[in-house]
Amino acid sequence: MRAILALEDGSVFIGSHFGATGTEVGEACFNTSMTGYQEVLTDPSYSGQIVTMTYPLIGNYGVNPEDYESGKAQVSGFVVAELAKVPSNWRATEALGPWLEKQGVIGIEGVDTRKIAKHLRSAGAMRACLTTELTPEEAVEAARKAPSMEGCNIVDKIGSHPMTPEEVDALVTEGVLPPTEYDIVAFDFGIKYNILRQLRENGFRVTVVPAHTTAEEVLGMKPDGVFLSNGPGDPATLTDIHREVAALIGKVPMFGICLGHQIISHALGAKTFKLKFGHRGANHPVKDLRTGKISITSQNHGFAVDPDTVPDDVEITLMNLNDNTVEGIAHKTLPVFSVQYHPEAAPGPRDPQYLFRDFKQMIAASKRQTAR
Ligand SMILES: NC(=O)CC[C@H](N)C(=O)O
Repeated sequence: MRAILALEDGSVFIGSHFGATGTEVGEACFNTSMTGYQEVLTDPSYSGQIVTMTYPLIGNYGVNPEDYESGKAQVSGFVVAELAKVPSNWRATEALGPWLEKQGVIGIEGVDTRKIAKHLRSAGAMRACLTTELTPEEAVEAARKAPSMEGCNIVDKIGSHPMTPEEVDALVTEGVLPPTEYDIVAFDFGIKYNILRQLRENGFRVTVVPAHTTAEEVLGMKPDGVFLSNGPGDPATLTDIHREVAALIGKVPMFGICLGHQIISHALGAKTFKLKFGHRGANHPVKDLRTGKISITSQNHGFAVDPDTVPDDVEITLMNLNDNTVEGIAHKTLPVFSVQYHPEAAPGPRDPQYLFRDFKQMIAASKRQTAR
């Protein structure tokens, strides 16, 4: 069956369908990771996006639920050059195509994904339609009528999934769980399972709370720390969450990743802006401006913090070496820090996993200070 990917600028790519049938609209983006398509497909941060993978062969190791980053596929559509029909992997529980159909996600293969990526890099991210039923002209029209990612609150659309510490423990399927040293509350804006695994494996007892939990409710839980998660959509739309987070800053040590980083930045008085095209891949170099050290990082974001709006009491700690955008901040006196990239990988390199230990050290230092 034919499938069509149409962009709002009139570009049309015709290929073959896999997965579900029908019509979906969203923002076209691309990910350059060579592996990790399951983690990409199930990362809630991709909700509302039609994701193109530039690596040509996708699906070759099948699907295994242990590699999910949430309970289901979250993308609005999936674009690949060649779909591997029969996986070659003893861990595979099924092939990608049939799995995507059960997940209700439309896929298209047989298109030039690198041409799509180069086009989005030069023309900028844009609205798109993926369809097995419309004509090319109708698909372009549907893309033009789709909501823009800018100004879009998708956190409320996907909803939150609170978890008890025991449910978080159950996500860790390898190795022995270390004893817990600190209790933390994690806001779920679309949290990835591997963030929860990393927090638990670093000795945190994690309680996951909904996105709109108030500062009063969080403080009532008497946590040793607060974590703000990744998530979809435009961070600037989450103004009530900015307010609650601002009320927590300084009262409890805080660490944020990706959308969590953007929310903390807003809460501290900075602003975010939409990148021409997002950073999505597993090989993005980030420099620590305090040490000069460079990490290769996993990234998935379409917005970034505007450095000109970062207040004087906040330090820009990390910078992307590809385009000099902000990749991390820390308050100069209060126990708050955050990063734009994904230290939990899934997919990608694990270089920056030290940040979870930094969070633990920040909490320990804060407790020592309080004890004085
Ligand atoms: N992975 C994320 O948390 C993405 C954050 C935000 N939705 C962005 O696109 O920039």
